[in-house]
Amino acid sequence: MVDKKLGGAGLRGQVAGETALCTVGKTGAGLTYRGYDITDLATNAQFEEVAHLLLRGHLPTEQELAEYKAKLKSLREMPEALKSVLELIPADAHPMDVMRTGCSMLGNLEEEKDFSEQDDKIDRMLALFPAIICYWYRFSHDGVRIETNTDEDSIGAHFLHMLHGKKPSELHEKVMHVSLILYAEHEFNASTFTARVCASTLSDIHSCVTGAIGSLRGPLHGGANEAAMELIERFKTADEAEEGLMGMLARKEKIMGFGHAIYRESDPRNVIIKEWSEKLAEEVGDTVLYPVSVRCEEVMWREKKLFCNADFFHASAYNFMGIPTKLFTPIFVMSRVTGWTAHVKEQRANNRIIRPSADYTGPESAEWVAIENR
Ligand SMILES: CC(=O)SCCNC(=O)CCNC(=O)[C@H](O)C(C)(C)COP(=O)(O)OP(=O)(O)OC[C@H]1O[C@@H](n2cnc3c(N)ncnc32)[C@H](O)[C@@H]1OP(=O)(O)O
Ligand SMILES: O=C([O-])CC(=O)C(=O)O
Repeated sequence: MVDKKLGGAGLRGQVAGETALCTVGKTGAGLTYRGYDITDLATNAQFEEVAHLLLRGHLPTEQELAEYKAKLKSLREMPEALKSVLELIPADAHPMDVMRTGCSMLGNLEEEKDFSEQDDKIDRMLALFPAIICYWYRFSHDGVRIETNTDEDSIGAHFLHMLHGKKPSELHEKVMHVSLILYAEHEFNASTFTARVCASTLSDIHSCVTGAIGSLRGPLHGGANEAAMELIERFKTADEAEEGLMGMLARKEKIMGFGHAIYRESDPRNVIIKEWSEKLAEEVGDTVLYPVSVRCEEVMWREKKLFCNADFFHASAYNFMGIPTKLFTPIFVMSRVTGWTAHVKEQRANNRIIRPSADYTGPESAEWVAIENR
């Protein structure tokens, strides 16, 4: 793993542009947003402060933060036409398809007609995405039309309140801040690159984000937190997990929530969310999921030198907060929309259409054959 060559496949190791937003693995295992270390941000900041940092370029003052949060809070009302569309989506739909459709429909209803509107459109998405997933989920699963205007002060608490129909505890609100901060931004990952490619054609902001949601959906990217949950809930004890994992490795199966395209030895987000998962395990009196997750981490490192990425301990942490597995990746969307749109703004500010070349591997020349002779 450690000595892996960064060859051409997957554009690995190739610089595809510039950014002032984020460094990934620049100082070994480090991660920074606009120069601030992820550990400092996750320890001290609210998610809205980090959103402000990414989207407005600096950490807000107390007054700026209060104004920003008040603005986001004022944008939580969902258009009736969007509610109607969400009500048409069946309960067995993939929640990332719900997010994709919700974002796209919002673009139909509140189109970005000029780039001067970009900040308002971004704030609206940030404010409304938690409601899009919760409105659909509660309607399709419980037959309830929820109120999307809770009095919660933060995006994370607003999400939990809509999902569970009650105010979350302080601990759960704090974990949501941490989780949304950890997921907010990650340089030129697949979904962000999707957004930048779309932005480079001078397309609208909803198209950029809709495309990014599609890229994040895959199990090799954002979908891994759900796949990790499906893995750990198969086991009743840590020993059972070890045996199961050894079998999977022998069969050369991929273990979701492990490995990374850029980090080589660890993902700095893992140690942070792991700590919160442990606290939540204590809170709910868990004696299975957390020890199973820890054993998976030990076995993967011992056998393959593969480490947990940001997704692995998110699975147990979300589960302990009563969040259904199918909503894990939409939470990633609620957070990463900040990173995606900050990149779109950056791309627009210094744009050239992204259009790489390919090495041709097809036939040199082919002779035309009339259809009746083929
Ligand atoms: C928030 C995020 O998006 S983080 C990523 C979430 N995704 C996952 O957790 C999915 C599981 N992990 C993976 O599929 C990969 O590690 C990726 C997609 C994250 C990175 O892919 P790559 O950069 O191609 O991985 P890398 O080159 O380091 O892989 C080296 C070898 O380790 C193997 N490997 C990497 N990750 C894993 C894993 N999770 N389980 C088993 N083997 C693995 C690869 O198969 C590869 O072996 P090979 O060369 O014989 O095919
Ligand atoms: O950087 C990547 O390739 C994937 C990742 O961890 C992220 O997007 O958070």
